[in-house]
Amino acid sequence: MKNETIQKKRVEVSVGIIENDKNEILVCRRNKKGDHLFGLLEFPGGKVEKGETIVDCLIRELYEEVDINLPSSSSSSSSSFSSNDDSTSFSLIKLIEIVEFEYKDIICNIHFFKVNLQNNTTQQISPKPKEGQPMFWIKKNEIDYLQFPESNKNVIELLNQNKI
Ligand SMILES: Nc1nc2c([nH]c(=O)n2[C@H]2C[C@H](O)[C@@H](COP(=O)(O)OP(=O)(O)OP(=O)(O)O)O2)c(=O)[nH]1
Repeated sequence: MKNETIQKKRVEVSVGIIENDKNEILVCRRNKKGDHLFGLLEFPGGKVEKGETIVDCLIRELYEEVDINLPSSSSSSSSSFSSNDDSTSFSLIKLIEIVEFEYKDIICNIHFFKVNLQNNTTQQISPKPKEGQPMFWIKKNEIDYLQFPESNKNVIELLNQNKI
């Protein structure tokens, strides 16, 4: 008998760990029907689209989901940004870590970025949920009481220890 292995689809994902000037972190609840992670909390973000860099994706997703409009200068500098770099030339955004995580149907390569709104002096940024999702600001030292996908475990620990 032929030994068939079903190749899981691989997706690149960018997410933003957004911190405000009260040292709180923005989290949303996944509420789309049929979602494999329905009900869990997450950091805003999503899948990289064709032709996009991971930073372009982060900027697009943050705008689409929580109305964060990061300056487009980050987008142009992102063309040379590779997933091995540990920072961008854009001071508000920093790549923290990349986690490969295998779900039932897909393998996600998740790029966790820290987005420090408290470093932002150029404009007022006030996130709002744009997709009807519940959205909360959570104290860093309370974040590990909440339920996130397993793939977020390490960054949650880093946040909880105030290391990022
Ligand atoms: N946004 C986000 N996704 C996460 C986190 N942790 C984690 O494992 N993921 C996974 C869940 C999903 O399989 C994948 C992101 O996909 P998504 O469904 O949010 O992407 P999307 O916004 O492009 O949505 P869609 O168009 O496919 O519905 O990454 C997280 O903290 N935030």
